Amino acid sequence: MRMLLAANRQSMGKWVAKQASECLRQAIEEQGKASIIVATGSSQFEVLGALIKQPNIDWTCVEGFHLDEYIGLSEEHSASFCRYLKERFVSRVPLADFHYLYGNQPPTETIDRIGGLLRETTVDVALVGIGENAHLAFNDPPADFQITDPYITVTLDEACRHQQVGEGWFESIEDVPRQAISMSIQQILKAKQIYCTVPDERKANAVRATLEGPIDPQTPASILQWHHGVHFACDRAAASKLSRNTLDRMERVK
Ligand SMILES: O=P(O)(O)OC[C@H]1O[C@](O)(CO)[C@@H](O)[C@@H]1O
Repeated sequence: MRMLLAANRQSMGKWVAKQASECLRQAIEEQGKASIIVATGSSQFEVLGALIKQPNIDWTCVEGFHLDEYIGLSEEHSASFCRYLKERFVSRVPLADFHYLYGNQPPTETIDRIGGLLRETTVDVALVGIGENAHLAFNDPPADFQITDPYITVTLDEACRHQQVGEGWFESIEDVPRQAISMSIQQILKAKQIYCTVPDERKANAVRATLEGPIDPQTPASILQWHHGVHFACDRAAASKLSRNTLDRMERVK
């Protein structure tokens, strides 16, 4: 795993977007097409903002997959991940296709359909973030590292639901759905390159556990230590609880 320490959110977003676009370009050159998994949340604001401005990507050769979505939430809701992805990514670039997990459609049908497509796809790039509880997509602790289905339905833990209110996506805890569709850990790990972007002091404990702790289902993102194509980027605030030893091993992004 490559670890990066960025001066701020903007430089981190730009760095991730540049690297990810380079992977997409290379995949298109070698295979004639590329695929990308796209996450949502505040961690992806700067990444997607910079990605849609990257030059020389033939987006008509790129297929996108949705990482996770609340069950029962329609696209009209301001916290809908479908809505977020449409506004910030899919409507901004001429993709070959984007496979949404629609929250207001029957989850089993959605999982079977999009999961079926994913089984036949080699994913070039995955953009992910981590939660305050170190969740990866919506795989809250204790995460199941063994499930091989591309997508699963999960019950969100209370800490995770409260964090969504804290981040301002929902007005109250009653508004936060209890279930979600999440890409499985095994499926995320199948991506050739994984860019994990983690800004904010709220994530400092999760970052320390992820990078310095053991690989453990209680820290779902710790599984990223195992993957050679992971680029784990955080800003100074998110890195504020890391040891000197870890900080010394991180590459700097200005
Ligand atoms: O971007 P945030 O808000 O820090 O959330 C991190 C991760 O959590 C999820 O939003 C799920 O809550 C992922 O899609 C995202 O990558």
